[in-house]
Amino acid sequence: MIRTRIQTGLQAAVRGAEVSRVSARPLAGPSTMPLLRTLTTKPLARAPRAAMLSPRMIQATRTYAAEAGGKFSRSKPHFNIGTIGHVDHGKTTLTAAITKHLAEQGGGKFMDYSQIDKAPEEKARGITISTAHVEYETPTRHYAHIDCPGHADYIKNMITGAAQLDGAIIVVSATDGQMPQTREHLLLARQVGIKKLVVFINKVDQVDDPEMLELVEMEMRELLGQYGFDGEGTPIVMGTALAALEGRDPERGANKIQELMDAADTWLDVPARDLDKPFLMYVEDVFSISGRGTVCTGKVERGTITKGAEVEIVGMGASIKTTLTGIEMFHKELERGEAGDNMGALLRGIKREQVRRGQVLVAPGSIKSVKKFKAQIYVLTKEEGGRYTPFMSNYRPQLFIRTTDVTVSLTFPDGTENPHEKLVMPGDNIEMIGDLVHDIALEAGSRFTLREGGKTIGTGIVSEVYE
Ligand SMILES: Nc1nc2c(ncn2[C@@H]2O[C@H](COP(=O)(O)OP(=O)(O)OP(=O)(O)O)[C@@H](O)[C@H]2O)c(=O)[nH]1
Ligand SMILES: [Mg+2]
Repeated sequence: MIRTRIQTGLQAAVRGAEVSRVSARPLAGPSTMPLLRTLTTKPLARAPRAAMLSPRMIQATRTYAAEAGGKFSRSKPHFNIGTIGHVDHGKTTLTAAITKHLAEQGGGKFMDYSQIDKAPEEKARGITISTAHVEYETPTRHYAHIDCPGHADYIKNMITGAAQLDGAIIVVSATDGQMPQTREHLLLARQVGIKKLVVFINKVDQVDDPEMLELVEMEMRELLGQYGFDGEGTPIVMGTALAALEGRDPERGANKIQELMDAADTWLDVPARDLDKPFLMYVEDVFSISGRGTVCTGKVERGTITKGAEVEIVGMGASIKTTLTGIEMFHKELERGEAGDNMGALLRGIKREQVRRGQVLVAPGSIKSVKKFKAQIYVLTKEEGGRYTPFMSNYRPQLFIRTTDVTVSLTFPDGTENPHEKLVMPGDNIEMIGDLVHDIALEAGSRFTLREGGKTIGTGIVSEVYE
């Protein structure tokens, strides 16, 4: 039994969407299916957790595909970067200028402004996002670069994780200094877990007064600090993206692009890859095998595990430590499981009733089970398949995460003015407090989907967990 299940899972992973039909049963009930259907891109169209992972996988697939073309080598660490900042400050011009500058050094292909700006529309969880995917490399890294055409696309992109950023270049025009979207994107970057940024103060050709530039820099350092970034240490480069793109004024053009990329290479840290993170497996199914004990199956989201290791069952009222006495995959007993595997875990001294779908099996102490959290939420518009009407405090949709769903009550954080009259409109990006009817394993960075009456109404990312 366990073997069949695991195998079905594996075949599903291999054969992709086709198998979602074959799969023994929809893993989280029929209500998740429309959600999944919106994610037409191949891998694993079968469970809410797949919906959580898919965009990243899409991104990864795209990256590998580009590499398969022979251009980029796997030998360099990969980094997902993006340009963020206020409208018209020069994000797209800078993106084009970077590709031009690096292409001249053999680090990728030059993409001109129009190629980047006419970004294709993509569907991620029923939300249309336009993003340009640009690639280039420096001597030490391979970069995938995201530039969005509009403010709304940045918001969706960052919250849904359709293209997850490991770090970003915040572009600010020397003529305006920081503007509302400069601040909004900084806040968002923080909320979605970006730890470090580099700053490009653009359009210096339009400002004659050096004191003015100093002021913009000072204000940016202060602002970075306000949003929890390292205001002092963050590299700030001043230049003109347009000059670099047009191949003139190298002092303030090309040289500054070089300086910016050097800063990105050294200041922005490559995040730990999934294999290096603490072990976490979603529990999908539980079996009891006579003579052996209880086995739970599921997908390993991150980390590695070896037979004999201590593990903890977390979520839905549980926090049970036990020992992993066996790992099964492909009809075989294995010594080790790792991120990406669908495995069966044999647990010592655990009764069948003690483990349930929706819980997680983790490295002890690596994640907490909580009922209350803070999150950044994007509410879908009716055109995106979301609600037609606003909602208020105490709204109670269903929260889908990994292999489970649970009712959540949404309220506004302390300090919100008139919390009982405040409306959340479709299309809003908002910070809210969630109270779950029962606890589940959550941490900063956990992504989830909100659904109501069979349709997706929002998507979010946890920024803080309470208890
Ligand atoms: N003078 C000058 N103009 C610049 C510079 N960089 C960009 N621009 C101009 O500023 C305008 C906006 O540049 P974009 O690159 O489209 O700005 P953006 O941030 O991508 O704008 P949105 O995508 O609409 O938010 C364009 O007309 C650019 O040519 C620069 O260094 N100097
Ligand atoms: Mg642009």
